[in-house]
Amino acid sequence: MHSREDFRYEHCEETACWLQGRVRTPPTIAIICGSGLGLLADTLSNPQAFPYSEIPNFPTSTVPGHAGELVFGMLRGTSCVCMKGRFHVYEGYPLWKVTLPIRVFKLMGVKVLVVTNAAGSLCESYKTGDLMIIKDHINMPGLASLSPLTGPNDDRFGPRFPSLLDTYDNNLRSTALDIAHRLGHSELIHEGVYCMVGGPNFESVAEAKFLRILGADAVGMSTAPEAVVAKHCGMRVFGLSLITNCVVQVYEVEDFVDHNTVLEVSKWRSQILQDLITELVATIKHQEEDRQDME
Ligand SMILES: O=P(O)(O)O[C@H]1O[C@H](CO)[C@@H](O)[C@H]1O
Ligand SMILES: Nc1nc2[nH]cnc2c(=O)[nH]1
Repeated sequence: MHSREDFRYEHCEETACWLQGRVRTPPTIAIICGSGLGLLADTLSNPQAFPYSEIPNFPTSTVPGHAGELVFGMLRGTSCVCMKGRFHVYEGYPLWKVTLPIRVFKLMGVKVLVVTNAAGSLCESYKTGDLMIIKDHINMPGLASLSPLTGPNDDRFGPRFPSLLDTYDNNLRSTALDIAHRLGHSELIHEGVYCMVGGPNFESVAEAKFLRILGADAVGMSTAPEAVVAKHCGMRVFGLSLITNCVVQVYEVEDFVDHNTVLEVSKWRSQILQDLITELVATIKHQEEDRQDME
């Protein structure tokens, strides 16, 4: 089990202060770009990019398709930060480090986390290239006590025993669904359950069948820890999976997936994902303004 001995609130504070001293406009929305989905960050106007290797306490990206840059900028009039590349447990990072950026964003004033990922479909009706709005998750490592919240709790972030009900904000999900229909993507949009596994291997046939029986619609190696940490510290979360492959659930099939296929499909569908997120960000801006007026 990973220890959180090295983790302290002060590390996040130090990183947030370092960034705050350099960033022109503090972000209100953070976007995590999944495998091959970094092009989203290139749509920010007036960008300021920081390689992860320059940011104090940040891990570095080791996976192809994860550039390893934090990009700040404006998207439809909203100040955003994009993680062009995320961290995964299979890279060897402890979960508190995988999720450290989320807490840094919280300290910088971020209210909403948008997580994207590439995932394999377990659901018969999903096709390669479809999109799945995440309505809930199964955090396999979390169920086995590998949670980013394992270890001493710091109440400045959130409670010891957080509820995960409505982690994937109901309002954001229905807004995104409306946007997808409006943009003409009714055929490829779904809502479903994302299952996080540790990876880095893809699923065996028996594992795939098992995950399907558990109620998972798509499977990947990320996202759940990020969503848990965001919910713990009071952020609203929106999650979107790009279905890059259909997970094989029968024997004697040659149709295996590899990371290059995942990246190719991500590139192919990147524009649709960008359009949806951009429209969503514009709507969130109005929602957050209304919330502030009510406070
Ligand atoms: O979840 P993201 O980072 O999009 O990446 C997905 O794609 C990789 C496998 O091809 C794994 O890292 C899996 O989690
Ligand atoms: N675990 C897992 N992660 C993925 N990421 C993209 N496709 C897949 C998949 O089929 N399985």
